[in-house]
Amino acid sequence: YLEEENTLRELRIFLRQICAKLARNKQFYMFSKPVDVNEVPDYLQIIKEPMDLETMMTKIDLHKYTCAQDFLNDVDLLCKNALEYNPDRQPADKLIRHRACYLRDTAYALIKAEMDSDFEVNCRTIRESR
Ligand SMILES: Cc1noc(C)c1-c1cc(NS(=O)(=O)c2ccccc2)cc(C(=O)O)c1
Repeated sequence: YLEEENTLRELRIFLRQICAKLARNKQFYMFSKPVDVNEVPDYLQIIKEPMDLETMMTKIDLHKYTCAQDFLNDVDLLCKNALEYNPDRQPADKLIRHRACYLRDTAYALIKAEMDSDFEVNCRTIRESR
């Protein structure tokens, strides 16, 4: 009802700020848009559920996230995809794995630092009730 809608609106505003902050970081540029299958032809044979920051921003607008953990689950998916597709010891793979882990840790730290913990509890309650 109305109060729940106000809470979820506040969550979306908050998540947009987090998502925009991550997308502004030049180190996360390759995570800012879907992997281009023209550039990386075998990507979809290996990664069954792609994820990127632009897609996550769209999901916010589509009301796909009802709590911060839903959003962080997509951050985890984005990171797991990068680790799975780039597993080798060569420098290019190591760099993208490092940046994926850095993005994940930054997202968790930003949300923990800037989100009121009982706000998240409230969001989880709304999620369970739906
Ligand atoms: C992400 C990702 N996961 O596996 C790989 C491999 C990458 C990845 C993909 C690309 N090229 S891309 O055309 O798909 C693209 C460019 C700009 C933003 C988003 C995607 C470049 C790089 C890079 O390190 O520069 C990395």
